[in-house]
Amino acid sequence: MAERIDGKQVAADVRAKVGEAVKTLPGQPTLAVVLVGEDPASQVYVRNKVRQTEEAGMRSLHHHLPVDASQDEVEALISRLNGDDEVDGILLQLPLPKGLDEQRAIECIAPAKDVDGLTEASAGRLVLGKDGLRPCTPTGCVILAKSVLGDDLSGKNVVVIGRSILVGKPAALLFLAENCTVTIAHSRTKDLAALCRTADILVPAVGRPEMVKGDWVKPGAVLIDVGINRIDAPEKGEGKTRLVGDADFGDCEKVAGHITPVPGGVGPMTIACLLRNTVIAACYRRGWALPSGL
Ligand SMILES: Nc1nc2c(c(=O)[nH]1)N[C@@H](CN(C=O)c1ccc(C(=O)N[C@@H](CCC(=O)O)C(=O)O)cc1)CN2
Repeated sequence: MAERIDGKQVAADVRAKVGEAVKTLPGQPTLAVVLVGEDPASQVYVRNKVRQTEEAGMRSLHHHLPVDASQDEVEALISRLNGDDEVDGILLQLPLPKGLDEQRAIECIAPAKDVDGLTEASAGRLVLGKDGLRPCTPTGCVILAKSVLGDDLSGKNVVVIGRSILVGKPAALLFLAENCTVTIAHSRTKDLAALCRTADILVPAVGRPEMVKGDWVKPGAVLIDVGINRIDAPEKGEGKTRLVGDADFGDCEKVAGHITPVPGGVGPMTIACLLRNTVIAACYRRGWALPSGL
């Protein structure tokens, strides 16, 4: 049976290191979180981001725009935060309400404050192998893999399933930067199961509940499941739901060496890595030395 990778614990360790790092800084980093609309899941994530930022000793500003906010209003708020010298990081919570252009809004974020690592400038720096702010969930995937394999991932075969801008593509580039041999699989990939069986580290990130089965997994592989899918759970009672990943946990844990659960795997790493990016952004921007051990 696979050993479970405790994402909650690894995330708590990252947050503790961030908290220690903050204490050594000459000033207090500030994260501005922008929420547009009333999406219930986004509201929970934003509340957690604000709370965990403050728990790590940083300042957080929460801006909430109504669901009918225009593109101009969203961009004007971001421009104001770009110009606010107190603000080190800007986080635009996704998804935006229908009708708003996410990529255009993200592009308004000053690259120096792009703690989500989603602007073209941040993506370009990642492709070029230059230092910079990296997307949070993919960074969390690498940290989780290292938590069980050690810091040296070189030579590992990694298969990332999914090519999204938020996770799939940056995850592939981050594992490549660790000298892994990376393949990105997607909806047109032929014989996906056979390809997945070549992976020492398998990273499904497609949003398809329990798609990856046990016989897709190489015995002993590390399975980092990015999917967070809510499905009906009639066994818990009428109208009840539960969260599952992109991997069929019960089936895959019989084959993998290590596996992340859902919930409690990759999810908590997203916010921990955001806090880490906020410290990094503050240090770059204000010319502070980057604390060691981050
Ligand atoms: N601007 C961004 N928007 C979104 C991102 C992001 O990285 N940047 N990622 C997701 C949402 N997200 C953070 O924003 C996020 C998702 C999930 C979790 C998490 O801890 N999940 C728990 C389960 C929670 C539950 O019960 O529903 C887990 O997996 O254990 C944290 C953050 C999309 N938007």
